[in-house]
Amino acid sequence: ERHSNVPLCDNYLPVIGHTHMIIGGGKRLLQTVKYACEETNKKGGVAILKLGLSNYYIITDPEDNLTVANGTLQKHFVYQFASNWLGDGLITSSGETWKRHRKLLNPAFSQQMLNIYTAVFNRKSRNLISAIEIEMKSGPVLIDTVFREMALNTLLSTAFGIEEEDSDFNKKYIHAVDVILALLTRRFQNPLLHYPFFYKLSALKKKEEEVIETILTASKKIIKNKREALNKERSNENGYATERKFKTMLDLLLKDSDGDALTDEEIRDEVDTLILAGSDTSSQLTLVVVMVLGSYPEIQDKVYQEVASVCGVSDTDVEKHQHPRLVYTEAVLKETLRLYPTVAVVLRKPENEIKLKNYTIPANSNCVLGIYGLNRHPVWGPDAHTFRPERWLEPGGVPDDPNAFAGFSVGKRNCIGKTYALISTKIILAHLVRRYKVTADISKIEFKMDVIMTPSDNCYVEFELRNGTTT
Ligand code: HEM
Repeated sequence: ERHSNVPLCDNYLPVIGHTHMIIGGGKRLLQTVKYACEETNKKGGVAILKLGLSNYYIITDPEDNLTVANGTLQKHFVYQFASNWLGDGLITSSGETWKRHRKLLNPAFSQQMLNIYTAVFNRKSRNLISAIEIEMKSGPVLIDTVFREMALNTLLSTAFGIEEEDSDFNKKYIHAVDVILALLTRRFQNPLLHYPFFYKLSALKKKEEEVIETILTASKKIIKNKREALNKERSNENGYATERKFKTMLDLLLKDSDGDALTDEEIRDEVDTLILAGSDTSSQLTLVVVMVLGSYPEIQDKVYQEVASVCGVSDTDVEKHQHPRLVYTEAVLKETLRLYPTVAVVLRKPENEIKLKNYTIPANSNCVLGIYGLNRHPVWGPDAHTFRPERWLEPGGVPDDPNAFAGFSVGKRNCIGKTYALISTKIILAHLVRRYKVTADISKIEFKMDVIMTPSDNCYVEFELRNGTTT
């Protein structure tokens, strides 16, 4: 039902609305998201996309977007499609559960912890270089696999203290996550499958059960090992638990669970959530930014010049006092995330009506925080669609409203791992550009949306040693 005068996106058909536009694969869905966001920008920042019998309110106006983000912490029902996998983890949960878990995990992202993780980021970046060194012997490198394994290893180390790198496990896990993200997206694209009754009868459900089994077995193993290690540590200390300096995210969760606050199931939900939220998103950003550097040699050169002057040209660690000075590199990362947002939309379901600048959104509506459109909203100026990292460093180069950039979402439920992601990616880039010149062509790459926005084509990059010799 339309309760307001919010404009409809064009290309609306009688009865089915825009449903025809979301049917198909992940490429089709992303095209529709882009279309809906661009339409919304044209129509002033709020518009309706009609899917099945439901109105989806797309919000790309920065101020209204923040109002919705903070006015409704309740996630949309589509997040429940992932409940067999992520349960009540931080991404999918709402209400008191979300509040409690967020509070519990916050200390894992403090400045002190990020400083500790810096050593891991450096170590894993060196491992990445070794992996590339092997791959580049046979020509351009398919970076998707190496970057994803690296991000998973980094997350496993910082979040769970797991140091051994088990490539078979990684590949299996990464594949399972790909399959399930695609399944969730296909379910969203078929309004009939939104109903559990029809979904249970579908082939998607069967496939979902198979892959979830793989994922849950892995996360249970991670928790079991960590518990055993903690118990061992305690018995070594004659039963007195001492505060260790290096606490992983899992330590924080397990510590709380000893006070009976978190059940085993809740811990497992967070483990799976952190792996998804922390490694897949970070690896996509690294992948796209390396494709960008390979496509714009002058930008790559500026990144190299900055890294060389701040960190030196030799293969030393990027120190905690150095990465904050990589301001141009950070501008390149933000500009990449602005134009290629890993998370292109976020969905919410407000329990109460929400008053925007010009409209009122009814209670229980479907709200879409249109990150893709917001990041290209007219407040970004006439060159909103142009890749220009310099804008981040120029006075008045970016909109005054900090919420006009939503690469990590906005408001109270924004990304908890935002600074983690920026620091780790800056450190990877510093190691990469000191060693290699990269060549790629991002204009040839098409993207898709299987929950997260990722290249749908293989991403090949040519790596050439900076001293002129190719190994
Ligand atoms: C480039 C990398 C990243 C991007 C683009 C990104 C983006 C986002 C976005 C857009 C959201 C909001 C999702 C929603 O409301 O549905 C989010 C939430 C979240 N992110 Fe990230 N993220 C990144 C890296 C990370 C990392 C490294 C971690 C952890 C190690 C992390 C953990 C989380 C968690 C737990 C949430 C849920 C927060 C909540 O609802 O309270 N993210 N992220």
